Amino acid sequence: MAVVDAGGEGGAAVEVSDLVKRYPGRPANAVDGISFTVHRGEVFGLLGPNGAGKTTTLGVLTTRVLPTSGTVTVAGVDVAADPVTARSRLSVVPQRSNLDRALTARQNLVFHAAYHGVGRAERNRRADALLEQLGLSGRGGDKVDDYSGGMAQRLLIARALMHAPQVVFLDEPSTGLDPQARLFVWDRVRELRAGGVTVVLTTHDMDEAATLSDRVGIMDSGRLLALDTPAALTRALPGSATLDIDVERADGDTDEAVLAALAPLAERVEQVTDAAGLRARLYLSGDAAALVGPVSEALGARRARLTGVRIGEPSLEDVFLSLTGRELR
Ligand SMILES: Nc1ncnc2c1ncn2[C@@H]1O[C@H](COP(=O)(O)OP(=O)(O)OP(=O)(O)O)[C@@H](O)[C@H]1O
Repeated sequence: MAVVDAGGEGGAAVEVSDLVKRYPGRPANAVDGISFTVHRGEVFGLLGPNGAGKTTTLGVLTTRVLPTSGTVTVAGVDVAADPVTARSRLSVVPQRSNLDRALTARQNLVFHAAYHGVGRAERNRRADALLEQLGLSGRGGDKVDDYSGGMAQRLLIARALMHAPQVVFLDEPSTGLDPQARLFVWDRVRELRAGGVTVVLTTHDMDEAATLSDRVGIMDSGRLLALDTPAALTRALPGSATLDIDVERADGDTDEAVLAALAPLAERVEQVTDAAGLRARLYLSGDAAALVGPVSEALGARRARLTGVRIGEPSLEDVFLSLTGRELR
């Protein structure tokens, strides 16, 4: 059995330094000089549109893709210098199933653990426990060929946990899953985190990134444009919180005059044109709810009534838009 030293304990789970990947014959770098650190025990999301370089980055981090330059350590191991040790400490849940379809679900788990040197009794115990945890007990003897997409995804997660990795990488974990299967996968990711496993996931789904991740790195065209907690990323966005208000104005008053009275309260005020009465959208930085009182007062001073209020929080989609000028998808 391979001797695994304790290197990296207490350090970062993943350390990426000036990573560049250019595929042969391609005019541009797929990954164009990125650096970031993933802390132990956190869920780290790499968010970006198709082609941003997320899968390539994950490929390097998981020893499948050789970097052009730069260094990567996972659980204290340099992945290019010692890929065998790195693979003993990490696991990958790939975008597309690479399960062995000719085998049963349970055999897929047990063979994977055997490859990683887990003893017979222990691998059988883990297979049963993980089939149960992933809601597949009773289906372990089925051929993978008979599995639905959601079940295969769950089995991929079970397989990834068979050798008790320190860091689990999930590439687009819920792409193509129905909403229920997606929530199931999200819960498993939360369980991993609760169990002290570090999780790195890629996604082009801003809900997934915002809901699951402690910190999110936003990628586009091979570069890392921003990295922070979802809350900090959206907070840093000026004028992206919104307060939509419905107003019943006093007889003799005009929409224009009401909007002008509201203008000093926000960074920008727009009339929402498809509304039946007067509806306005106020854009501001920070807490939109705190604006309800001042808006109500300003309207009261004109004998207008506030009849409806909706608060719009900025999303990671807005952050991406402000960074790139494009929609996430
Ligand atoms: N094996 C490869 N050979 C050549 N070019 C590649 C290869 N894999 C990816 N690329 C190119 O590298 C760039 C980044 O692709 P990558 O798959 O890493 O992005 P992504 O953000 O993961 O997108 P997706 O969500 O579609 O997988 C793209 O321009 C892609 O065409």
